[in-house]
Amino acid sequence: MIPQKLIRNFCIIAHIDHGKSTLADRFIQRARVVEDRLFQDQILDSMDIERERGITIKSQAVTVPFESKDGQLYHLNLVDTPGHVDFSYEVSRAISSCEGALLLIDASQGVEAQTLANLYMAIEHDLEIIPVINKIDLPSADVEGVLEQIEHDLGLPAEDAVKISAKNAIGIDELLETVVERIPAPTGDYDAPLKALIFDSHYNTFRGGIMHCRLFDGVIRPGDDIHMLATDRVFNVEEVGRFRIGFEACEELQAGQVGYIVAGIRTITDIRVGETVTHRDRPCAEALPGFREVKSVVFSSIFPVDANDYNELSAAMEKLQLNDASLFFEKDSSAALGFGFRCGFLGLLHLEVIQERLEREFGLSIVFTAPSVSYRIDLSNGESITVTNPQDFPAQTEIERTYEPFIKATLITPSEYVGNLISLCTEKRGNQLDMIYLDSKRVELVYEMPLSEVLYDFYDRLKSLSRGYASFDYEVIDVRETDLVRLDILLNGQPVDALSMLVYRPNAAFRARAVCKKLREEIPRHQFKIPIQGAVGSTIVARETISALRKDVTAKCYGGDISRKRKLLEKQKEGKKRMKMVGNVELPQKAFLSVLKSGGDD
Ligand SMILES: Nc1nc2c(ncn2[C@@H]2O[C@H](COP(=O)(O)OP(=O)(O)OP(=O)(O)O)[C@@H](O)[C@H]2O)c(=O)[nH]1
Repeated sequence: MIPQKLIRNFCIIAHIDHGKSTLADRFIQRARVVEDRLFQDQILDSMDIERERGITIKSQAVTVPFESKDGQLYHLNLVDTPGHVDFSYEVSRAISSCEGALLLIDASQGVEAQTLANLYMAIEHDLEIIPVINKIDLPSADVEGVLEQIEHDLGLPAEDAVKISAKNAIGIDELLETVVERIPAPTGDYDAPLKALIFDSHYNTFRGGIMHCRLFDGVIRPGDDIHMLATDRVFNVEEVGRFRIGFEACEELQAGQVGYIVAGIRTITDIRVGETVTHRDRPCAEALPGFREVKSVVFSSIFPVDANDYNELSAAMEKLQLNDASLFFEKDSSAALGFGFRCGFLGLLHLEVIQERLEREFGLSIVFTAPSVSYRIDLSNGESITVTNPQDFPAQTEIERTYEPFIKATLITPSEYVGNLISLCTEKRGNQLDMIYLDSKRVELVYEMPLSEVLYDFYDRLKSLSRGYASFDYEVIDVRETDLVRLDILLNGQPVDALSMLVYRPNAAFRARAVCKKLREEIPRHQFKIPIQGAVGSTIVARETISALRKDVTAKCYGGDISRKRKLLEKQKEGKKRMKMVGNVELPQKAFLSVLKSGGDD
């Protein structure tokens, strides 16, 4: 039994790229829980995409032992959290399982938009916050400046800040001592009825759904019958354990600890993140507060390129959902693309991540339709409906008013890029609420603007217009009246429902031109001429044409080398696997993606 005074539960929060995963690596190395020769960077980022993109998508928990100066052996449960705004929901869940947080700030970048957003979240949950200045080894590090920002922008005492270099392992021991000293030990009651919070889950092919829990009260052991309060289901516990690198079974989990529970849960939907677990025979009096419901902000449909893959796609979606409670989906069908799923995402990065995971982890070839936000539409018959799919958009004659979601966007930028960013926000129909000089070099801009405008290319352009220095965070605030139309795309005179999108009327022709141009670039030439048209109702607002071509890949192979010819034909067939036949036109998967990214700026 580990006394609670020797346990510390904390998370690492920060703006994207400020070094959370690197710091978690140092903690793990310092604790020697992994042999040096087996160690690899970003050890907690287990998904390939996380490693390649260098971003954390899912929070990961791990326990590291630490022997403090006082001679005691502490058990530090640390959770590495994602930094990108799309995944702030993961951060809020991680925070609920901890007593403290390390707020990491890059010494050369200073306080950024998500530093503030994450700080507010930690304060809301009453966490003890330790400000940590990272990357002090960089020549461009401005430790004094960041100390000032900690006082001035964050309202935290600068003398509390710990200065480290996660990369070069400077200040790591001092930081761990600070964690032990400053972060309160958990104070659960061992003898009280079991009360555990599910803060995450994952799926294992052999063991089923596995819950990641924080125990607030009581003790749980294999063999116990547990009751899930929200879903009202009972399961028998097969195994409990702690997070090491991987999983380590143990005899029991006690109040104050973080660990996993395996209970033969086969149906994915039986595990609900935010749910309270208690004992069947001795239940706790009330459920833990849980989490706010995740709200999808971006919607898009997914279709398999090959209609025969529908069942595989369906199974893959269910598995992904268990690892990613924020993914929403339901069945959908399209005249052009057949059966698929309508999905809700937290943002565009989330959408891209799901797409990549379906392709890599499940080997599926899929297409996504243009993303959309959720619109409210008042109909002339007095009804009010919510539309997230362009196909459900009513006829103009039935529409009384349309509304779209607005966000409050906070941008922090070095002052020399303010002009660029103001033009960008204005172009995106933004309305400036505030402009604050944080110090002589940095400006905070606050805008309200339609969510649909930040969906396409806002983030990329923000980064390129500020040479990567500006940061951005947003929250959805309300819905406002707008003027919405459905833009249809016609290939060879046939509307392709999967390419339709809902757009702000004054931008319709502009968007249509951008999309038609992109499609012309992406669709290969066929043996016939293909007109590409953009239409609003019966009015054609844009047009491009792909001229005819007879494509014979074997033409180059004069002479009689049949095996070479066959190889080329095979190659052509491979390429076709990533094509979707729409009517008599072959649409490459890339074409759907390019539509998705054509914000209309070029
Ligand atoms: N020079 C220097 N570079 C560092 C230090 N810590 C992290 N980095 C680098 O900063 C980059 C981002 O580090 P990560 O640990 O991936 O950042 P993160 O905050 O986990 O990023 P997300 O998970 O995507 O939010 C990597 O290239 C690291 O090598 C440091 O102390 N000094």
